[in-house]
Amino acid sequence: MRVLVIGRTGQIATELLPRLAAAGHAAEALEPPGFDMTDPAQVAAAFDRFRPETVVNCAAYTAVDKAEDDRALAFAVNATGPRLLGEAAARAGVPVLHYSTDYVFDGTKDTPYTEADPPDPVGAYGASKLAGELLLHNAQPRSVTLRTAWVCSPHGGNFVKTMLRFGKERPELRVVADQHGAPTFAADLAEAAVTLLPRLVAAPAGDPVFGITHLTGTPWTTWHGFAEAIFAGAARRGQAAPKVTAITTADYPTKARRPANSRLDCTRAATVLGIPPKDWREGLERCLDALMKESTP
Ligand SMILES: NC(=O)C1=CN([C@@H]2O[C@H](COP(=O)(O)OP(=O)(O)OC[C@H]3O[C@@H](n4cnc5c(N)ncnc54)[C@H](OP(=O)(O)O)[C@@H]3O)[C@@H](O)[C@H]2O)C=CC1
Ligand SMILES: Cc1cn([C@H]2C[C@H](O)[C@@H](COP(=O)(O)OP(=O)(O)O[C@H]3O[C@@H](C)C(=O)[C@@H](O)[C@H]3O)O2)c(=O)[nH]c1=O
Ligand SMILES: [Mg+2]
Repeated sequence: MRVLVIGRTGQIATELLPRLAAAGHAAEALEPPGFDMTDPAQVAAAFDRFRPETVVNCAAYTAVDKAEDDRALAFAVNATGPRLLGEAAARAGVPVLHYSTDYVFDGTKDTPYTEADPPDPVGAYGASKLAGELLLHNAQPRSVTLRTAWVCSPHGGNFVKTMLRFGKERPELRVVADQHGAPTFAADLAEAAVTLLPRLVAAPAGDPVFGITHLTGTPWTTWHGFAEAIFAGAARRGQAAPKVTAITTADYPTKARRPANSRLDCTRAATVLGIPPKDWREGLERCLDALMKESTP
């Protein structure tokens, strides 16, 4: 199958591309500087040139704090980009697989969010991602958006790599313990994509596979709990662990507000897509193996 992948060096794309090749698919991956998904002519030209049978959008503007000052660019990449892809995909008659975020919710609900809960983002990144969901599905109803959260991998920028770096530099770290959610390893999302794509391509409009589905790791934790797990794993691999102090969101001021409840109910992923959430602790082990092997001579 011919798969157009938007984004090439980001976390999900890096895990997806070798898995697409291993499954026998022909993938073309595009990102800046050679490709800009916010330019309608470049998106149309990519479809004309490659004639994909499906599209996976791994590209996004993911700098949550910077997005507050850079709203126009965040909306161009996260909202206009998915609209242009949806329009081109609809013209070509091919389905789209896209990713969105827990940050579309305000985090005030007491229990995990389902796909039926109304989004209400508290920051520019979340608002731009919500706009992208709506524009994409409006342009191409044969789209799947996997709403995921706290994505980590050995590549790119993420919380695991930030913690390992800070842990080497500082004897003590302060990490928020009142934001609840679940980490998701990019490798698990990539495997889900490889499983889903043939089904998307075969499914007619209106098939229940299409629409928004929540897919994160399991079990629930907090950023503080995640940090503790990262340092426990790093300690097992010989890195001295810093003290990790639990703090509140109020103790850690950031430009963007973040939801206190980022827990996404993944029942639909398991029952409708046949993809149950993966244990992030296993993903963390594999991620630490990859990262800490690199640093040992
Ligand atoms: N990271 C996370 O914690 C979470 C991510 N998500 C979602 O998952 C998806 C993938 O995230 P992740 O892999 O972490 O993303 P990354 O930030 O690792 O990668 C984003 C990619 O998008 C590319 N890109 C940016 N602007 C453009 C553009 N105009 N045209 C084409 N490509 C562009 C970047 O290229 P370049 O580097 O050259 O700019 C980069 O390759 C996104 O939709 C994100 O919103 C959802 C929940 C959590
Ligand atoms: C580095 C650090 C962060 N924190 C807090 C800040 C924040 O609330 C939380 C996580 O920090 P980050 O900077 O990784 O958070 P952030 O960039 O907001 O991560 C988000 O990225 C986007 C793209 C998403 O879609 C979300 O699902 C989520 O993964 O931990 C601490 O408390 N102490 C620290 O030392
Ligand atoms: Mg890059």
